[in-house]
Amino acid sequence: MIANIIVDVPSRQTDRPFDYKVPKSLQPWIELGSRVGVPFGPRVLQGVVVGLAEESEYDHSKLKPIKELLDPEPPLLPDLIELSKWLSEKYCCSRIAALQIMLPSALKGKEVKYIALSGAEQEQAYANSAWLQALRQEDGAIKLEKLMAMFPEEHRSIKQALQQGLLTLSGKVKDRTGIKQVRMVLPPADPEAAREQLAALKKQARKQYEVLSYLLEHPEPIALAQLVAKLNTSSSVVQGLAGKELVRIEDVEQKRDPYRHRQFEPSSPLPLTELQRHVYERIVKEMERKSGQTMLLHGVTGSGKTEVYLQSIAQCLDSNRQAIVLVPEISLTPQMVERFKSRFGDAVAVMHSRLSDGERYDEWRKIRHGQARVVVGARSAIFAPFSSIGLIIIDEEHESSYKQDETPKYHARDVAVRRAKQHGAVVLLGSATPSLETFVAASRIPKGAAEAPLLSMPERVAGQAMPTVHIIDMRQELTQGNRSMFSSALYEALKQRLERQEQTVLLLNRRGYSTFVMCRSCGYTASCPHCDISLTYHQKTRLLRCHYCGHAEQEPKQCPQCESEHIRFFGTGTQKVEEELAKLFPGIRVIRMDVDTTTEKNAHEKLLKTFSERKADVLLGTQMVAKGLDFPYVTLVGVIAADTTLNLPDFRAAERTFQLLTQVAGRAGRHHLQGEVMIQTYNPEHYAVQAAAQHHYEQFIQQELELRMGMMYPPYCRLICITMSAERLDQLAEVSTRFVNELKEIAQYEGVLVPLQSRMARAMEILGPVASPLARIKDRYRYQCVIKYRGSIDASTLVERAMEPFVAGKTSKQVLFSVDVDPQVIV
Ligand SMILES: Nc1ncnc2c1ncn2[C@@H]1O[C@H](COP(=O)(O)OP(=O)(O)OP(=O)(O)O)[C@@H](O)[C@H]1O
Ligand SMILES: [Zn+2]
Ligand SMILES: [Zn+2]
Repeated sequence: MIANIIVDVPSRQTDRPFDYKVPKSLQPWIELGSRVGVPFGPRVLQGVVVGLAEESEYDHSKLKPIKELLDPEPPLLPDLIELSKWLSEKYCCSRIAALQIMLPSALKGKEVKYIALSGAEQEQAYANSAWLQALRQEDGAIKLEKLMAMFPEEHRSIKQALQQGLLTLSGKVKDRTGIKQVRMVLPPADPEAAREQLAALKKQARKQYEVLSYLLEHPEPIALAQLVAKLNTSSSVVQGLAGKELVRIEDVEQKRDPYRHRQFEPSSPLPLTELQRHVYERIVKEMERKSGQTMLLHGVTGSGKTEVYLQSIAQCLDSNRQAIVLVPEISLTPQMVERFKSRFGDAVAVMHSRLSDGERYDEWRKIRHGQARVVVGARSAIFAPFSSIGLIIIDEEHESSYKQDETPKYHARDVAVRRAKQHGAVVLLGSATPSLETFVAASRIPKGAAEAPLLSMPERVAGQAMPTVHIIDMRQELTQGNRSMFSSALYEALKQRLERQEQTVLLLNRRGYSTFVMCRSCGYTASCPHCDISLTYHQKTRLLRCHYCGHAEQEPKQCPQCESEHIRFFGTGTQKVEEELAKLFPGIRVIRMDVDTTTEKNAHEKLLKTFSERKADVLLGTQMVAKGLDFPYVTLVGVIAADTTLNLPDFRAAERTFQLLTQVAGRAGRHHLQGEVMIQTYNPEHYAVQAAAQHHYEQFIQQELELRMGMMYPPYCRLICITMSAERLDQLAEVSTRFVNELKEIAQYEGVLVPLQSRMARAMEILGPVASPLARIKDRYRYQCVIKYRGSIDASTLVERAMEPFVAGKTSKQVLFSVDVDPQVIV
């Protein structure tokens, strides 16, 4: 038997399957998706089996055998193996990179596996097996590798016993994932008795007194290390108390189910509203057809999309299929997780980046072994090893975080569509503000269907009104002499909320790396004459640049539109806003939520909990506060400056702004209290701001589509961005020019190098090379080439072909290529 194996070498020349012999003893174990160790040159490397065959085209005698099996059960299923091929072709990445993202990181390290007896009765069936005797002698557990070496003839029966559950497999990954013990301090069992000792301690042992009084005040178990740090004391002090039997110290196993300590109130399905029912029925019908269809659920904020998800999932599970739910990382809040856990209990696995490798590995195993049938997770959960998927839900489908910005630069939505086709599953994309691409695609009626796969819920569940939105013209504030970042209207509104003890969400809209130039008097922003996107200010050179076409101009000293000198670079921090709030409203309780305050584990959770308990008046933050939150006492939402995203040098800037404003506005007045929203802006007439204020998605989309058509941007074409980087600028300039010429030649030869404005079905334009907006990173200069194309062109393959001489040739070590297919932002 021959196995085709992708070996873990990060090089393009070796990016293909290699043939290896499968030794007889390993034959029962090797399947598609098995992870193995194979000799490669002088080393033994990890590899993944992507094919099995009887024969090899190569000389049999020269083939090397597989050296070892790394997991007795293949961690990857055949559909994922196939998907990895598609992924590497579509996103121009190596096959091994595509396979690696599908594996939990715990498996990337080398794992030692133990086989153990499970204690099941049926061992009788194997009573005469030598391996059973051996296991009994060795206290019931033997290293897998050792057991296999001991009984080379009995692999089939060992495997069978494993599948029948008579044997279990315990994986112990070195370092990170071993069981964690934590030393805990338990508060006094008899607080009354302890209290009596306090007075005595106060005189004799001041430090013990402090610890004991703290524990009496906070009678919850606490980690010893944490207690010591908190009270600035030492562990011997605590041990002293334990010696007097006033407290107890115990080693407690740290549980790795991150939610095991939480109780989830079971919830039952709500009776659906008429809109919800209609949508639900169409989803169920589509699931029954096993069509692999993608559907869009366009529902305004608070329209009850989540309840539709929950009931559709229940239906999916009833028909014995599994479901994947993707939510953006930052909205994977406890609130969100709770809704799924409450409905489906232990059938839910949760995957997000704040889990440790060990925790994630445990969740992954629950999925792989069928204990979990629903996974709720961030982007990479799309690769959950389920065998029969019925439904894939992507909530807030417009979120750019579904695109991974490292290689492989995949978009979870496109992977979902592909995976759904493999399984005949339904993809349900949900959003109050669908991306243009999705909306346009979902508006088309598929061949043979009667309706477009567009489902809409235009009203809130209980018919609550959408919040009233006021647009505040910050230019007028300036002329009236208000230089504060709060307009008088927002100030008054905030004051009112404080008096009424209602809550406010404040959004400081800050995204992206770059600054832009704006006139504070008239709102003018510098934009490119050729591209209709704003120019990026480069501090070093003091130039304004367009990173799509390379246009550059001098930094302005006065506004070209109104000649004011109040023209400057924009940017305010959350910290500054917080200080200003404290000045304006002494005593105001503010929770600041941004990257600085949420790095610690569970910080996000704690901050939101405090806010939900109404222990704060204002939740101030970046994009994090815009999504998914559902707090009944929030009646005011303020946006400090809508313009920050509006002026990013990105053709999606208007779309992003519209989405963000709509989402954050949706946080106000979701329950019995009416909500109000204040958007401060220097561009009050901008169509994105106007449409968001009127909750008018269609109006926005019509205008935006016209603009995209005019400039030829998605959804009227697709993009690929190729970034080249090198330490030497002259070399970079030379190689990138040769590459672009090569690419043009190939496109010309294929007959697709045609202007997009033409009427041809297939067209492709190649722009650049120009300096990237981030022109130098880590001492490497960066150039880029952007491809725009439409029609049935396999552009990824053309790019691969053009790159080939450069990634294998003599400059391949100096000039590095990075390809981003369907980029979300171009950096
Ligand atoms: N059929 C129903 N009957 C009663 N209440 C419902 C029903 N469906 C949903 N709700 C409630 O309505 C509220 C809003 O629903 P949900 O959070 O699902 O909306 P959403 O569309 O996901 O909103 P967003 O996009 O703003 O996050 C929730 O408190 C939810 O429990
Ligand atoms: Zn001006
Ligand atoms: Zn330009």
